[in-house]
Amino acid sequence: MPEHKNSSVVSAPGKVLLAGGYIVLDRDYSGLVFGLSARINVVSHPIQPTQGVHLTEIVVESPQFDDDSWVYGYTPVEGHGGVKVTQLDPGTKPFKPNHFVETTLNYVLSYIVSLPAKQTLSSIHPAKFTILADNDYYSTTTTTSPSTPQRRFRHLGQTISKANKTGLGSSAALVTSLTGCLLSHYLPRSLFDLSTPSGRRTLHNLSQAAHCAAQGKIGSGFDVASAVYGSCVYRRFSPSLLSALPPPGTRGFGRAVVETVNSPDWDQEISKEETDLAEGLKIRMVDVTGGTATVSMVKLVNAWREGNKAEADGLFAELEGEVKVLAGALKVGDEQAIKRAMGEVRRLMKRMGVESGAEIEPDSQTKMLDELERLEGVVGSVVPGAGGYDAAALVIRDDEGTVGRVERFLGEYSQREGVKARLLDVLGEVEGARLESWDGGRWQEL
Ligand SMILES: Nc1ncnc2c1ncn2[C@@H]1O[C@H](COP(=O)(O)OP(=O)(O)O)[C@@H](O)[C@H]1O
Ligand SMILES: C[C@@](O)(CCOP(=O)(O)OP(=O)(O)O)CC(=O)O
Repeated sequence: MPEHKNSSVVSAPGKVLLAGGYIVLDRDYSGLVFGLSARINVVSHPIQPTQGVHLTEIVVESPQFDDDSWVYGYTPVEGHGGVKVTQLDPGTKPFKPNHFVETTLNYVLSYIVSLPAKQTLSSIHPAKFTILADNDYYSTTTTTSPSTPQRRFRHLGQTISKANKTGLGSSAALVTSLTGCLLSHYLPRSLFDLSTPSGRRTLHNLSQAAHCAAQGKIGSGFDVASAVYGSCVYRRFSPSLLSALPPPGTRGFGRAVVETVNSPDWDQEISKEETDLAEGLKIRMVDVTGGTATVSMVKLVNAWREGNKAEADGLFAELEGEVKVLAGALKVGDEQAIKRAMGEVRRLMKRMGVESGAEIEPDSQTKMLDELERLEGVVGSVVPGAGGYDAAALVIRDDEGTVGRVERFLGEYSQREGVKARLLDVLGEVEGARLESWDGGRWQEL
């Protein structure tokens, strides 16, 4: 991958919602989210005519996967419609869409060409965007011998749809880093600068709009918020902000994207001052495979809440209280307070699950977390996000002894219980999306 003067590299972190699952869907309550050291990086390169590529093409590639590149043509849409991309058949490989990439291109290119600052279609030139995801986003089935050095961005040997995700929020990190890279690549610094509050606000609002459209639903947006801002106590934006957008490719779409993204009505609250992780502690993730996947847990919780308003609101309020307490305790490193708050989060999430019928902290997870919490150096544990069977988040002391004890326990537990539970390398992290520099070939390994 040759270095190019006009290249930009933007990265965004994965996420872990330590406390506040379900309640964070309601603007009355907030959740505590940390970024993760596993990042998705997007590198841009202008395409040189000598490469023989057609002049209105944008190529997005994800070289860690098979069938990993998507080629788009782009055309202007009349009536302030912005730009519509169309995937072109590469001819040589199976034709596979990537809905998240395509939707992001439609939103971001339309935003760029519809800005009032006289940007026109001519500001969009052919370019290639390379996606590089840190290894912890996916579990691998192939084993490498200990003597083989692990590549920074491992090749997965399969298509994206077949890859086993570890639940770190790949789509939010992808949409955010691709949005940041497209904006940095095509706009002058005077119109987009990721290092400024207004640049981050544009990145946040535009990424939320594109991610919701690609997902086909408006979630709480905590994953995109942490991809942009890193760790924070998050109160969601009002979903009505995104309800009036026409679909890409129609008249008025480009103008509506600019009006929506630049609107002063965005009301999310991102409180970064409340969150940090004290020296001596680490947030670590456990990936559990072999359990059953649970669907529609949000529907079950909503139905329970509707039928049991007073009880549910009491539980939601208690949980939000613990969100604040936990944030404060992690910041100052008060182990006793962290232990107590995480214990309360577990108790309340378990109760929400039992009452609603959603398997938020299933009994198998209760067993694993109880045993983990008995290990020396494990301060607390929770089922992160929506909960379920597939993950756990730990706050542990930052020493090799503790990591060794947790790894040995997970190995023994996996054999005993017939599951595959392993400690991921990823660490909780405070920083959000950032512009990376070309530092000595870091991006040239693939
Ligand atoms: N490394 C990547 N390269 C290209 N597309 C990706 C990558 N990671 C994620 N995506 C996109 O995000 C989708 C996964 O989204 P989703 O199922 O919501 O997972 P998650 O829970 O990890 O966000 C993929 O189907 C693909 O469209
Ligand atoms: C239920 C939720 O509040 C939290 C879900 O958190 P997860 O971290 O479990 O999310 P996914 O990785 O997207 O499945 C839904 C929301 O806030 O959107």
